Amino acid sequence: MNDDSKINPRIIVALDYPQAAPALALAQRLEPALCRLKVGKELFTAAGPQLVEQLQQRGFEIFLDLKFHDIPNTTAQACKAAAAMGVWMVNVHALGGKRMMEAAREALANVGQRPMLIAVTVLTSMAQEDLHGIGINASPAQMVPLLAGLANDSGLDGVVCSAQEAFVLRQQLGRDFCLVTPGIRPANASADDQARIMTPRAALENGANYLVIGRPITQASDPLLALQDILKETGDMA
Ligand SMILES: O=C(O)c1cc(=O)[nH]c(=O)n1[C@@H]1O[C@H](COP(=O)(O)O)[C@@H](O)[C@H]1O
Repeated sequence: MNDDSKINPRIIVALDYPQAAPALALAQRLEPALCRLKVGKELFTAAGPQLVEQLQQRGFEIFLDLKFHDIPNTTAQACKAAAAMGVWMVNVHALGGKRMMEAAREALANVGQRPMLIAVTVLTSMAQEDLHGIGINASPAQMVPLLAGLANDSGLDGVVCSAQEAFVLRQQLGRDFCLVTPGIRPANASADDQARIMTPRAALENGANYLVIGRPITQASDPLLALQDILKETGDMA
């Protein structure tokens, strides 16, 4: 493994479990030097801040993925509460608009240990027809740069997008803008409910900073081995 990946693991394992026990059991098999962990809506709703703390005590940095999308004040206070938990990254939904994203950023401005603040653009499970279904007559390739530009203008650190859009966003927003890409699937893996997918190596080649990976690791018969195989594919492990 190179030094960068030791300090800054690029894989974020999505702990999508219904309760704390299996999440802690998986964390036990993984290592903080190899990956970060994501706690999302299912696990956080079931297990709450206590679970986040338990994972942090095991040395893992946490992406709290609750995709806050509410009026500016509520979203800002929710981000503050997330920061108080000492998480590494937190997200809001860009569809909440510029005023909401600015309020979130301002709420974190004076926080001691400020988490990275990013915005979800178009969910990686959505294809063009899903956007049409909610009255948006644009493709993900058109919507994502628009929402990412709005997140950038609002002073956010980056966005969640599909790796399929990462190349364009990197050109548009420069090298310091953080691109976090779910919808990652090793070659031949099932897409499950994801629509806009890419392999780990292609995602990084396209300019992604961090890869969010759930089921290809969590549902593997040997999750550590599955993670190590991905780290070898990305060149983060010899
Ligand atoms: O914000 C996210 O993390 C997210 C955004 C998005 O557009 N798509 C997406 O899949 N995710 C999350 O990334 C994870 C992907 O999991 P797998 O499809 O199992 O790899 C899930 O926990 C999703 O909630």
